[in-house]
Amino acid sequence: MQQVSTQHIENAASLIQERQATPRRSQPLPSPAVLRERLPVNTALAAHIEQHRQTIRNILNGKDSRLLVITGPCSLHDPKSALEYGHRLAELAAQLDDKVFIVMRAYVEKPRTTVGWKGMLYDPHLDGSNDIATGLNVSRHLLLDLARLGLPLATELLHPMAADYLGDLLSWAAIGARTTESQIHREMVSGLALPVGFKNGTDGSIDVACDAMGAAIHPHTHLGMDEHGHSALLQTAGNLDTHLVLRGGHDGPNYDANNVQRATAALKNKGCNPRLIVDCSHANSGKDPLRQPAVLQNLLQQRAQGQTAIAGIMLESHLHDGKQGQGKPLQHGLSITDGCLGWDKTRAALCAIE
Ligand SMILES: O=C[C@H](O)[C@H](O)COP(=O)(O)O
Ligand SMILES: C=C(OP(=O)(O)O)C(=O)O
Repeated sequence: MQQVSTQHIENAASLIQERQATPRRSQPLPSPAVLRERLPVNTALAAHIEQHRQTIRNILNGKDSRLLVITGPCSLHDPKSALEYGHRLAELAAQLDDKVFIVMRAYVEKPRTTVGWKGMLYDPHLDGSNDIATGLNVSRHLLLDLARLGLPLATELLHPMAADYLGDLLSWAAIGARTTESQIHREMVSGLALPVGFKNGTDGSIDVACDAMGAAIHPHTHLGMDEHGHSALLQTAGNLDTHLVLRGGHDGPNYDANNVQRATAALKNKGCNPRLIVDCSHANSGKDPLRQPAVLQNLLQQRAQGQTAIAGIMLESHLHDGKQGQGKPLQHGLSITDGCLGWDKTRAALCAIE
């Protein structure tokens, strides 16, 4: 026992020494321009995506009264199940088009509270090999395939450089609860030509999201990367299409009528768009994916009672209920990160929208 622990200490010490000698290593990656040329968005698809962005803007500005529904897996990890979900969703979107505008969650980057799998873009082989070159390729390929199904796509933009590789495929983006307060993300949003939702902070604070909207509407000059992958001074114009996403916080959910009213009052006070999206998952479902339909029901009731601020909702949904079991073989259509609502329940919940 003593020997094992001595060996363990020696190994750890040599690892630390090695890391101190080379604290950072690098490998070149293809530039955004190279990847976009390899996997291009043609003129017809680009026009389609622009139409989707405009529809989302219209919903968020109250010109289109349909409910915006952003639904899909917590994270994409397997192109086959993502495409199966996408095919089903595209069919449902066409059926429900007069009441809802459906956008697919296509998340390839995951923010972690501490550490964990960071998404398909970072670790596409799911084995810690962190083959980002393949991750960029597979992620863009999958998003392109999903967009070709006619689906508007939504993702969380976590690393500002990822936006340069994927931004042209997106109709909506989120800045997550863990990054809403970051100046770098606010600068990035200032240069995006698409609607962007800032989530409330993990502590439930909506002030940071209001501040984020106030920052992103302005032009910024900042450090970044140009399309050829060179370090560049970027000048961004400011984004007029930002809004709040309520996702609950450490003190519990914030989707109820009082919280929604308080949030819209705060947004109006700060001169921000009072119309918002509510995430039915995360702290709003207490991380129980099967509670999402009840949250949605409550939001629909608020709308029916005249609450016009609720422009959209978000669901974490996959082919099957729940998530992969720890250490068990991967199951098709089951979330690899947070638990999701399965397809049948998702379909039923969306078909019930009046
Ligand atoms: O939506 C996904 C998770 O809630 C988020 O990535 C944080 O995950 P973690 O707390 O498991 O790291
Ligand atoms: C991580 C996510 O959300 P949040 O930033 O609200 O935790 C997510 O939607 O995947």
